[in-house]
Amino acid sequence: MQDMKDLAEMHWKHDLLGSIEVGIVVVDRRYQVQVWNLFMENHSNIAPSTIRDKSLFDHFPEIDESWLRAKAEPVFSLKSPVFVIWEQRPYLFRFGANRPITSPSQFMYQNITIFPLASLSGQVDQVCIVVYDVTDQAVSKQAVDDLNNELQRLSRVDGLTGIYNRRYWEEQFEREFKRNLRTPGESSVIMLDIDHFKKINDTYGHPAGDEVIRQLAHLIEDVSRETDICGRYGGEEFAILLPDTASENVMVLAQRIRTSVEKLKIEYEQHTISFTVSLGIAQFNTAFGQHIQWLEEADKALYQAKKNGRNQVIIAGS
Ligand SMILES: Nc1nc2c(ncn2[C@@H]2O[C@H](COP(=O)(O)OP(=O)(O)OP(=O)(O)O)[C@@H](O)[C@H]2O)c(=O)[nH]1
Repeated sequence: MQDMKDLAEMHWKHDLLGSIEVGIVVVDRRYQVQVWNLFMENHSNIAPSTIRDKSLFDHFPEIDESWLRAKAEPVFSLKSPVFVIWEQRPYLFRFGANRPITSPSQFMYQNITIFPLASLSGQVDQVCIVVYDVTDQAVSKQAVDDLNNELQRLSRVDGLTGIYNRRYWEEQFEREFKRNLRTPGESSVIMLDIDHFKKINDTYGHPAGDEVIRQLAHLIEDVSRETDICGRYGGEEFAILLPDTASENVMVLAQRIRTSVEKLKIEYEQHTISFTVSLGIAQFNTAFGQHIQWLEEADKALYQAKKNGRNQVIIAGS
């Protein structure tokens, strides 16, 4: 009678293991598989009879053995479960995504729980690894993250040129100003303005003027270093922040920009447009009370360059 009851219980436990939509794997201390449910069979194409009493690591070389041991050993010794979410490690078993056509993911993201299976004496010689398919959750979280990153990027850049907009550039500038106040360095700033830009608009039209601004932005970015922070400050005005660069070295960059612009020929419809720029440089000074004073110095130098006849570079205070 008891035998019949045991048999019935085994039967429904088997059905239960087969029907739940999570992976159930029981391994012993040598990581040899004792239980392998239908979920695991379906996703791995490995039958329970094939993998039973075989090492998990032999069948799944992609599993980082030392990592899994570090996670599972405390489950054996401390008898308390551990959880690993997909953000820590995307998967334990590299299974294909359930819906490879509609899912943008190539593989199944998994959350993992490892819990102890104690014997009647309380000893833990086996642990159960539960594998949850969280691909949908991971994919939608990543889509939200991607969208947020894109929104953040868009909020920082100027729509016409793709370089930093004034607001974001000024934020960086203020931060650099404060950094220089703490540890006085040799950072500099360049203000740059297109000469007689109104004439370009008037002669070739506003869209041609836009193309000039766009190409100038690319030129500035190409010529400057990666650590320099370039921004569109106003209509035809640009600002370049050069951390840890003394004004003599900034002069080299400013002249390079000026001469490159001078040589630039922009083909727009049937026109070839040439133009020049004026630049003002100001080096950081501890006497500046606010970041805006630093910028005003560069602006004054730019004004001087315009006044002196344009197409030139002036260093503030020189
Ligand atoms: N195409 C275009 N024009 C712009 C944009 N923003 C500002 N402008 C124009 O830029 C011109 C700036 O002219 P001004 O400030 O007189 O300066 P300028 O003609 O460059 O003369 P100087 O700076 O003294 O050499 C104005 O005609 C603005 O309409 C823009 O995004 N696109």
